[in-house]
Amino acid sequence: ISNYNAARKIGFPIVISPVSPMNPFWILTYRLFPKVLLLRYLPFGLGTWARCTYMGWAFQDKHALHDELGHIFVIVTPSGNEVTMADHQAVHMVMSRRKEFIKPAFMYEQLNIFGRNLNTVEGEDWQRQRKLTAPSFNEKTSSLVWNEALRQARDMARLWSNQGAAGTKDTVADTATLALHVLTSVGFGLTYPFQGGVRNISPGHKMTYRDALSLCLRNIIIFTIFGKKILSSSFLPQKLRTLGVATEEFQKYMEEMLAHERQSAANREKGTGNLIGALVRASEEAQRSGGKVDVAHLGFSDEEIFGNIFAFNLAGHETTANTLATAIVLMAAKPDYQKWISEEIDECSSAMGGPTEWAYEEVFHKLQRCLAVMYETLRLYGSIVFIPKSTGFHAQSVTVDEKTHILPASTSVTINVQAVHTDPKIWGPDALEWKPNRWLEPSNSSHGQASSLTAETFIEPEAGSFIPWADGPRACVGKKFSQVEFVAVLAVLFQQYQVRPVLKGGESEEDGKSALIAMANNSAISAITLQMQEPRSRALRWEKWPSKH
Ligand code: HEM
Repeated sequence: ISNYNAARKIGFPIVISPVSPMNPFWILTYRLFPKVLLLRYLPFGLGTWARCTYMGWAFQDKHALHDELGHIFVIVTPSGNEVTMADHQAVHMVMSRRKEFIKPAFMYEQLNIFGRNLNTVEGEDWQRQRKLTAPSFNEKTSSLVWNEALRQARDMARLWSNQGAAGTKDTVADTATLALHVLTSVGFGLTYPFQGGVRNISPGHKMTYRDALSLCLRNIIIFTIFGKKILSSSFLPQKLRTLGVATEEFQKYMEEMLAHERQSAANREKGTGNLIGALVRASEEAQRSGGKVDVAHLGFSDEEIFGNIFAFNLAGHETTANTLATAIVLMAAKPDYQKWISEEIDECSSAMGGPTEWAYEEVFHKLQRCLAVMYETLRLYGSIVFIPKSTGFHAQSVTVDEKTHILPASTSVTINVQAVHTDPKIWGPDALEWKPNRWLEPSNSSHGQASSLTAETFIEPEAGSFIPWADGPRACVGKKFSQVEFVAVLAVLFQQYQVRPVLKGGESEEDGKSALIAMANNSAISAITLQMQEPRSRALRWEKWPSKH
């Protein structure tokens, strides 16, 4: 009752719920009681809570509940109030005010598996870590991402096209491998062939760096529940003990690489440009300039370097891989967009040869249509569907439609990314349709342009209305990294190949396409990101473009 009274004072519409969407017990168990969710059909809005308290509800509901209740509403629960926001101006305001709307620490602590990192810290700690890490994501990094993504994609394309008419069901698994290999190469300087080939285990190790990292990433939920220390116990089942070995191995690789990078920094050798080297150098430089009054001069502890390397992998792996996989499935369902991007890719190819010869600086910015495919996929199938914030120890105000609302101290705020991305007032009546070409418009100053493609301009959405990488000071540090990787992969795939659904007995081409859209729509939050739930239910067939080659 006291939470209800507090919510009424805030002045937004209210949904009363017996359970908080953030309640860990509810998060772990609601799937066991699927019938509870049917309560949503109770009359007089009595069951509305069952519609908006389970993980991933925002992806199912899109903007619908906000259409009914308003751009912002409060879920009142016994443990606290949850302000759910889809008003793009308020969203922009919240994400810009980093010091007032902070990350809820309890949700992030479990991600400090190898050390505190940029993703999990707040306040001065965050300021220092951001100052030290942000320069590592520079144009040199983008160029490394580009080259490795081209290399991996070429091999992936070959593998897929070799499957012939049977096609491949491994789109999700293979894009995950590709994204992992880009991260191991750019993060650590270790390159792996896309498929098979040499996978040498370094002397003194029991696993490759890649396998150790991959196991840690795939089992992130186990870490967050049990912590990593318990995994070394000998009474655990084999699977968990293997995970324990992976954890130790990943730690050992990072320690060795850190020692190596320190040594080469001490010898004043030129860095290779990988992320761990960049972190070591940024930290040492900051410590050398210790006289300046600046929190960043403290540099990083070893644990923080390990924490950040893991955080980059965690934050950059599933997010980019799932976006790629979903985009490919949707491209197969809507082949007109394959032709659309291939016009752009061909224009680059005729000027600069095949994609594997392309230099990042010359080509990336020309592939706007490929980037539009990424934007549109993230708009509707963005891997992060909500962004949690808290008002911390102080009350905070938000102004909506020129009216100021006061959110008391410790109020949770959930930015409903999916609802913002599907708001018909922003995106129009076709907001729910996947239409990559909505991102480009003919430029007014097209006179004298070399081609119609270079005359297209990318649309800049209003602040707060497109937030897949978040917004404001805490926006994703790997945004460009993911864009470069995505565009490189799409360019390689669609330069030579087109993709089609493999049809099941008696199915028409249209049925096959609809089944692919249904597969993409059947997504839910698996661990921490949105993923297709049955990615192997349909196969994709890759074949060369008939007219071009
Ligand atoms: C399509 C791909 C990606 C998406 C959609 C994405 C999305 C996001 C979002 C929404 C946040 C804010 C999270 C929050 O406030 O809790 C974030 C933060 C972050 N991302 Fe990404 N990300 C992507 C790729 C990457 C990549 C490739 C890397 C690194 C290699 C990366 C590293 C990070 C880090 C370190 C943060 C924390 C930044 C800070 O708090 O200052 N992300 N990302």
